Amino acid sequence: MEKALKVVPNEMLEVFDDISQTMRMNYYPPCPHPENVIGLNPHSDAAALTILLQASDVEGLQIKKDGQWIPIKPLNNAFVINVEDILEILTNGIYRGIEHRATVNSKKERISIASFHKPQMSKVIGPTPTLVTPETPALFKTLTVEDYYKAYFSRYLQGKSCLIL
Ligand SMILES: O=C(O)CCC(=O)C(=O)O
Ligand SMILES: [Fe+2]
Repeated sequence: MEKALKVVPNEMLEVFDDISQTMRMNYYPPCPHPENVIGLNPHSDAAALTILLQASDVEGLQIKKDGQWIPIKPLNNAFVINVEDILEILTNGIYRGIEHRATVNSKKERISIASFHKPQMSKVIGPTPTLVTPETPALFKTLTVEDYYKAYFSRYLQGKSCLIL
């Protein structure tokens, strides 16, 4: 990614020394009226990259593209890799964190396992200096991962969550 964006070597990579990984398992029970409920509200993850396993052969994950919700069909033995908000912040908006949500099924339960990859709490994240120019000013705040998390978890899970300036 640094090469593709012509960023000074290690400027972004340095943030990922000693990367941390957390995991969430999601269980969505069947619901007789799936049109009236949502399994997981629209959001983008507080991570750099999310690796997601759709563990059941049941559709549920959807991503927002051009204002439309697009279903992501589960594939056997395949992970979904999502660029998320910390990469959006570091690349000053060039790589976009994907907004996604999960729906429920009327008959079948669904399980997914998400693993979130992110820098350590003490690291400072913000638009990487090479990508901030007079033509492309910083779009996001620079702050510690800890403060970023405090802001993320102090708001209702609804839509994109990047910290715009
Ligand atoms: O269940 C899914 O496919 C999505 C899970 C998810 O977005 C999350 O755990 O952050
Ligand atoms: Fe998510």
